[in-house]
Amino acid sequence: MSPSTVQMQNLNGSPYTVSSAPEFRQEESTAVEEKLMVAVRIRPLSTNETGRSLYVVDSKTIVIEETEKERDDVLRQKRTGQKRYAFDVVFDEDSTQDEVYEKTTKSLVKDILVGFNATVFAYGATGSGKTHTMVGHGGETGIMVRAISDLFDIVSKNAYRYTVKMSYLEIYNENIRDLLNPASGFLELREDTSRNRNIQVTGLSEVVVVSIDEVMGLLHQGNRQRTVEPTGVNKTSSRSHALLSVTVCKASRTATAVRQGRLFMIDLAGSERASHTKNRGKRLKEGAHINRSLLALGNCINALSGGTNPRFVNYRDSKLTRLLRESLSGNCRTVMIAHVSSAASHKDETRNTLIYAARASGISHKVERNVLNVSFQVNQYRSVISDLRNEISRLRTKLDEGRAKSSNGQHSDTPVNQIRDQIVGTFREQMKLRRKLMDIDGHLLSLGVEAERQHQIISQWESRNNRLYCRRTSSQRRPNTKSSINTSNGDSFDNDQLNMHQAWSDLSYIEHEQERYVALRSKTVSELDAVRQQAVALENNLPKRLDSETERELLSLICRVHELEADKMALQGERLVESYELRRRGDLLHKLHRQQRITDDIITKQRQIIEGQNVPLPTDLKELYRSYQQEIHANSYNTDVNTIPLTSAIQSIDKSFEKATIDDQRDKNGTYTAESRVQPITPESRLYTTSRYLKAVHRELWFSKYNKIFTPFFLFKNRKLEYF
Ligand SMILES: Nc1ncnc2c1ncn2[C@@H]1O[C@H](COP(=O)(O)OP(=O)(O)OP(=O)(O)O)[C@@H](O)[C@H]1O
Repeated sequence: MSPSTVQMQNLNGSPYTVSSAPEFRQEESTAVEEKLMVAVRIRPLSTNETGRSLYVVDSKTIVIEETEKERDDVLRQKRTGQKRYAFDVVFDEDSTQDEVYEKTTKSLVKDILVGFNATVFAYGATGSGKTHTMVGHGGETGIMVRAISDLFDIVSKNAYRYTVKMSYLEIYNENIRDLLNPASGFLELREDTSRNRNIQVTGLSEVVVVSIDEVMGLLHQGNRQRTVEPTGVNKTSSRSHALLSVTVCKASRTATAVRQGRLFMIDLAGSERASHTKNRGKRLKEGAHINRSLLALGNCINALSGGTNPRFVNYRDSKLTRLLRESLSGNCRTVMIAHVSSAASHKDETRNTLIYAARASGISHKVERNVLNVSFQVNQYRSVISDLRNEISRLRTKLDEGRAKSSNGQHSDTPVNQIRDQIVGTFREQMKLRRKLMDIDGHLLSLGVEAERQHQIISQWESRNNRLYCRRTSSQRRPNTKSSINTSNGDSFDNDQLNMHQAWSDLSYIEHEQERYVALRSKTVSELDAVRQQAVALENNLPKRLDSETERELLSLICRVHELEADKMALQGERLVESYELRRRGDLLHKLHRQQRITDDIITKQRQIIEGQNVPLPTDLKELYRSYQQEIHANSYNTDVNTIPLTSAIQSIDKSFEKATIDDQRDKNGTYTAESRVQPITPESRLYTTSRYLKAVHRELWFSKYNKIFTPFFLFKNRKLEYF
């Protein structure tokens, strides 16, 4: 299933689209060629099955007894009577649900959290155990529940903000139904020509979920809706393909991009032979549809694995293959779990499944992370919301016309209006709380910027007064800065002291405000969660309270619009944070440039002194320099500069730089003398210095190669441009 299926109707910025559309950028060059992973699971024999045709050799290999036709094939050279197949992993009859999950899907959950798309699908003949693996039976939970529960487990322990959304659909007799909102009827597939022909399911509901309990509720609700009927082979045979999708958006408070990953978990209907299943009438028709779509899937697998013409893969033959396109050949990590029975009576089906699975092993495609830009997403929201609003006004007109005919327009107190008012009420409340959250975030950011400004005032004062500044909160304020206010200049404060004193008191107020707003924020987040739950409960009750299809459609669309409005606002909040972050970084850069200028002046003066007076370099500095040289030779000569062990380089640079420039300018208390005005080495200036130093070291390597004498960069200020 294409990842876009999930997102498109809501965000219009599906993960499918994400991976390929130009609006999205790749974070790093992470596209890698990956093979589709194929696992085979053998279900235990049932009580009425006797005789085996399949044997497990080891954790990767199985053998199946040959058919009579194969045995009679005179061209076959090795007549062992058995055919051997190797896969990524083979699960025997005794394998547990946990083992299957751990070895096939667990790693995919981690992948989607860092922005990859992934699919796991169960394939096999009817009754071979697909639903057992994917959904589970009785207490034995399947992959779907395990994956989502793992996902929430990781998300709850993580500091990032995640949004988790799920959708669940079935393809029954070539019709797509929303299992979370069956009232929406059959849904259409739409090919988005503007976006690399991605496939979308129009009107598929996608629910934002906040807890595993909520997910379990939705899963059960969806599974109850799924078409399951007894057949001659399986008492609970799934008559449809079920596609569960979980999308995770990870937005960091400061980043300009959002990572989005999507996991599809698919329980395919099983292929069936009428002679085996003894299906008639409706069941027979269902079986024909299932077989047709599985045949189309088999053809795609065949083509993709290079079996036939590798250049053309026909996805158009069924809805299943159109939806699975991305999973089979696009930006997606895919795992196929082929299910077979070892019973001799199922030998033909087992053999066919193994042939399919072996072909699928040959499929590989490029996989990369999805990183999407927040601004782009906001625009996408806008356009989807506007489409939905048009749809709502069309439905409203239709509903009003219908009522006018039947009841002369007396409809002000109809249930639909009451429910709509309730729904709109909860969404208004959500919007109010979201707005409040945005205000709080904005305020917290301004407080952060303001605190930074006060720290700068204090650090400048301290450096002017020969103190080494280290960042403190107002409660850790240096005691003597309080007392120094009225001692240095007789009985009157000078302006400088007043400013510094004011800065400390402002900082204390800011920190107090920050604490207050952080508490307010967490309270608002809890309130928002409660209102969101209320809205979900109302939405879930819709089908019970309304009997007209159009009314239900109208109200569910109204819900969608409001949900999207709310999501859009959340993204706008993200943009706000982004712009504050840019401002903060701008300020930091400004500060670093100022420090760089001062450092450059110091270096120039020292060079003049050293050159003018022929001052020899201190031994420890020479020693340090020599050990660097060796280290760099050992680690990075002819390699990338980034591989130089930075930590030790930085430490040594700190020492040598500090010593060479300011050692002799400290008084006996260790503070710097007024003349030196040296800015202490900050992490930023240290990094800047380091990068210059490392470049210099590379120059030095060049010098030593050609027997020239090299001197560290800070002795060559006048040649700086030439060197760096
Ligand atoms: N690994 C297993 N361990 C125990 N029981 C299993 C296992 N696999 C399947 N079964 C049992 O076999 C029966 C058929 O399994 P299941 O319904 O999962 O098959 P299926 O492939 O989904 O069939 P269909 O395609 O008809 O829906 C069920 O009663 C199920 O409990």
